[in-house]
Amino acid sequence: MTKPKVLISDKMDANAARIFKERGCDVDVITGKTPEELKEIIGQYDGLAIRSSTKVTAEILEAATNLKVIGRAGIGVDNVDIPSASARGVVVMNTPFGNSITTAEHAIAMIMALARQIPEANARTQAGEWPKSAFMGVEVTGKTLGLIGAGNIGSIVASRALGLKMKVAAYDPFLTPERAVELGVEKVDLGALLERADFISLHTPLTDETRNILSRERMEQCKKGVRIVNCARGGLVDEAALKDLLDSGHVAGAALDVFAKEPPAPDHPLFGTQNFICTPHLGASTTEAQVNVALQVAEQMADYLVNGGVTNALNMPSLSAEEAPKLKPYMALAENLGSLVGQLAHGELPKISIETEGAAAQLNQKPIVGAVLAGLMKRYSSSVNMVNAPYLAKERGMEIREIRNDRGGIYHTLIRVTVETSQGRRSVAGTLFSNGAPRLVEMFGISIEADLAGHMLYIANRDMPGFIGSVGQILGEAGINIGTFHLGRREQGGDAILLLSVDNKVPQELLDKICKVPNVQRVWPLHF
Ligand SMILES: NC(=O)C1=CN([C@@H]2O[C@H](COP(=O)(O)OP(=O)(O)OC[C@H]3O[C@@H](n4cnc5c(N)ncnc54)[C@H](O)[C@@H]3O)[C@@H](O)[C@H]2O)C=CC1
Ligand SMILES: O=C(O)CCC(=O)C(=O)O
Repeated sequence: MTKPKVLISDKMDANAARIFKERGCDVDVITGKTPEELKEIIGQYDGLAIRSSTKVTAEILEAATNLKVIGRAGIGVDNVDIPSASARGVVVMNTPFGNSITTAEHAIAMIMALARQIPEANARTQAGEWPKSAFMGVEVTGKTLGLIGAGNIGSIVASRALGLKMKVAAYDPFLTPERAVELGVEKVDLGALLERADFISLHTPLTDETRNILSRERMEQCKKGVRIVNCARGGLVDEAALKDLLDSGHVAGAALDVFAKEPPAPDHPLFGTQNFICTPHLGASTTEAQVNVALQVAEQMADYLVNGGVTNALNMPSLSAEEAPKLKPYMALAENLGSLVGQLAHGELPKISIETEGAAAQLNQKPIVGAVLAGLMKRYSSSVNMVNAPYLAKERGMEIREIRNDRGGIYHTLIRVTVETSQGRRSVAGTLFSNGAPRLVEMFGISIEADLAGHMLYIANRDMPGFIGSVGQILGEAGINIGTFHLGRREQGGDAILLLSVDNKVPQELLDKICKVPNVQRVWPLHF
């Protein structure tokens, strides 16, 4: 098997490359490429590991014909076009915890730097001044910190701020009252936070709801003398308004690690403003955090490329490295069943139900459902996989039902796929042997046992003597070797089916010839 190939395209701790190699991937570290240069080389890679410099646009993804996974060594994935990646079946992963402590500590450092005006005092002292009377700081003890966003980083900031004897008020629509109590913070609405906070620290992603969350109007509602810290994402604070409010003294200090446009223009209006400090997106830049995210991203990506494990994906359900080997044979069975109904059903398939029984019902259902859809959607596009199949199904307005039957039937484990077609419901079911080999066991209500592999022929007929001989003769005369032969019938003389595996693709003229055999109702070539 050829090794998966990974490109690390941003500056990343060397542990990432080491882990990729140890886990069976080939890895190239090529940083600083322009988008055009990246487009030229990206086609060779199965994985792309990035931080924030590489912009993975729809155009880059179009050229990334082999790409299976993008790993962000960090949290924010605003530099990845996730909808385009999903549409192309590329998993996007991040490392949601590796740099949270570091970033929270940066926010606390910014709070302290603002409270004591350390950067300016440092600069003037080193410039030969002794400006002792020019600086009068404030204590943080007893002051209120208003947190906008109390997720991973916000909650670490809260714990550190409480250690500094600050009071913490948090605005986060997804913060439960129980979690607020656990964190020791007061859950407030945004209006109350603005009115009460002496310091405000932002810790939300940039979304349509959070863009400009500190707008001019909201900053004007703040207490006079408020100090604002943003170590989350540029665009959360109105930078032009911040400049005016710092100039007027309404805002006593502001510290930005992130800007709406990065890097900001050298003549950014905030530069040189009194009581304004900034860092060049350094929130995650500590040795510890960079080792954490590099190790984690490489482990996650290698896990996916080598074993199929999915951790911290933003466009696909998780699948632990422990679950992945257990689910692998089920996913192969599920994909084959999806593919079988997809190949046999006519017209659109508005409804699909995926039913699991026995051992299969105890497993994580999402990958099984994803695999059925991947098999089914191959009827529309050959580049479908588990990542983009659910999106494509949604796009086509398909209704998907999942049914779990914990009680087993005659099989210890079973997956049944049923679709609604213009001719009625069509259902197929399969099981796994104890060695993990998948087996079709039922087709359209008729019991049949078959492997689904390679070129096959499906024939629906009336159960009559002589029919098998006629089919065998037609194929034999054309030099087509039959590999396996599986029969099923509803009742003697009733509806019957025949599934043949053949060594070569059966040409259309032979299919037409078989169709003319007495009692044959339908002949259909299949491929798995
Ligand atoms: N400066 C830097 O170098 C770094 C920046 N970050 C950024 O920090 C931000 C926060 O990261 P995490 O805490 O890990 O994310 P998280 O997802 O754990 O927390 C975000 C919180 O924001 C809340 N939220 C969402 N919409 C909101 C709204 N409209 N109003 C108030 N709260 C809202 C969510 O409920 C969630 O609790 C992200 O944007 C991330 O990209 C992360 C690491 C480094
Ligand atoms: O990789 C970096 O330096 C930026 C980190 C960051 O912004 C994030 O993880 O969201």
